[in-house]
Amino acid sequence: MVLRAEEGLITTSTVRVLVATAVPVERDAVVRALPAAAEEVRLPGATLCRTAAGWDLLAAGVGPALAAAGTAGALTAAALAGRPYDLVVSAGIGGGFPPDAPVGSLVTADAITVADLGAETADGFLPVTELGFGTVTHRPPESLVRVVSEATGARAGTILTASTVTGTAARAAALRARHPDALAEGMEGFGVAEAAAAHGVPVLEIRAVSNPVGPRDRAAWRIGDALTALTEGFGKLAPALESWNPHEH
Ligand SMILES: O=C(O)c1cccc(C(=O)CC[C@H]2O[C@@H](n3cnc4c(=O)[nH]cnc43)[C@H](O)[C@@H]2O)c1
Repeated sequence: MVLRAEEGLITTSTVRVLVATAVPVERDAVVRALPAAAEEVRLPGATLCRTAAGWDLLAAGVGPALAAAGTAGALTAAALAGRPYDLVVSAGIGGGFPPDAPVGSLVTADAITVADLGAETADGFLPVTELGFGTVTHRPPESLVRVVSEATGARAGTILTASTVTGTAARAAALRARHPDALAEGMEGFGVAEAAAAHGVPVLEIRAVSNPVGPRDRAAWRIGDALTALTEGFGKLAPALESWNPHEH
């Protein structure tokens, strides 16, 4: 049944979703796409924006550490309350690797890869896995990536997480050489994914491209266009996710 907020008929989603953004303007761009007003839920270390449909949104801060801390806090609170999430989504604006991910386009991750976790050596960069630790990539469920792409038109590929925004053509080329499937770069996806993985919850990443990855030109970032694309994308994604069965991934 389709229920509309403006008619006062609000459905509760069967899929419990946590959306983690970096900053409040990104969170609000997602909230605008969802079919009902929101309430604030204060948790230790995080404040959630809860929509009537049951999606929770969190502006956790910029960078992978805050993203992981905030997401882990929300996941733990939900689990302790006996209402664990079915899905975590890392969402926001991001840099796009030209020409594959132009400004204003949407990208979703089939791989969420940390670009700069490891060691620099005389022979080049060694990812942390080659040092014998941890992981560098989390993979969203294929079925979900397909749902996102089909519903929103988002292109699927690797989204890199970096603690430092790429600012030169040389760094962009080096990243693309090491990650030929990379479409976009953000600063939070891997942190969100680490927290989701620790709780055994599937993860997605969706970025609306605000700027090309490459030489720094902050004045040219099209943040407004990207936020509009994010709202439009979630407007299509939210109903599509209702047909996804979280117990079949
Ligand atoms: O102007 C700057 O130097 C600057 C440095 C850090 C953060 C910002 C922000 O405005 C927040 C950026 C926010 O958006 C994502 N983002 C957008 N474009 C990129 C990119 O090319 N590479 C990495 N991240 C990007 C990121 O996830 C941040 O949360 C500005």
